[in-house]
Amino acid sequence: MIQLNRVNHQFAIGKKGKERIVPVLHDIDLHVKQGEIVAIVGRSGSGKSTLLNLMSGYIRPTSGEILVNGQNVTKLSEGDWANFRLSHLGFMFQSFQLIPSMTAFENAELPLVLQGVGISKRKQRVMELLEQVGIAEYAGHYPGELSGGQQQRVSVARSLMLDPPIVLADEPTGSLDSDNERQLLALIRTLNEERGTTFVLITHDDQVASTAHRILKLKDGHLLHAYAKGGSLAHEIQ
Ligand SMILES: Nc1ncnc2c1ncn2[C@@H]1O[C@H](COP(=O)(O)OP(=O)(O)OP(=O)(O)O)[C@@H](O)[C@H]1O
Repeated sequence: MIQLNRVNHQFAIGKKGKERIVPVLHDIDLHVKQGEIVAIVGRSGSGKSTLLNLMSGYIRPTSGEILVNGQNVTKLSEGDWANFRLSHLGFMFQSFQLIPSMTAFENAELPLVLQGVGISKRKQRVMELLEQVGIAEYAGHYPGELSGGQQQRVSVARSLMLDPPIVLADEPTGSLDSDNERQLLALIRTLNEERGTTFVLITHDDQVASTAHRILKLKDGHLLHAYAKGGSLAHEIQ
């Protein structure tokens, strides 16, 4: 479903002509199968977000290729990538990326508007998902009137709106209290079991990692090893 073949990535930082090259990911080979929940763990700065950004097409690898659903996305133009993303990928980000001038309902509704879905279907689907993430009563609130955890749930609802076959998540429970974290992890498991949704989750949280079928560890930009659910995460992460 997602395949990375010998992917390398480096950033060039500093002024033009005086750039410093910072290698971040080294020869990453990875195959995420359809219906898998994969957690990516590793220290701060090890390259987790960069790896997720590559899978999402927000950045392109310096070398290597990335296939999503059989499509070599490294070769897509910006516009084609945007369309591909809309129909294949859902995102849960650390920052919620909500539009401040739109209500929770309108923010969550956006992907449906972009897809040209009619108003009555939109209303039904948005309320269904806002219910599922436990935030329906705040539908009319603006992001500035919501707590961090509530904003995160709106962003989760938005990411699931088009029922994407793959969800990429960067610290999806980062702003949630333990009750809401449990609720979101249960939703992830349900979507995975009932719809076969594939998840790639970046996390520092043992609870989130234990939801995964497979845990991958990044160390200094190298994918060290994968270990199956049940492996002692606390022991493995130094
Ligand atoms: N746009 C960028 N330009 C230059 N360097 C970057 C850029 N984005 C990330 N880096 C560098 O790449 C390295 C990996 O960053 P990345 O955000 O992928 O790490 P991470 O494992 O997700 O960290 P964290 O757990 O703190 O979010 C870091 O050294 C970071 O400074």
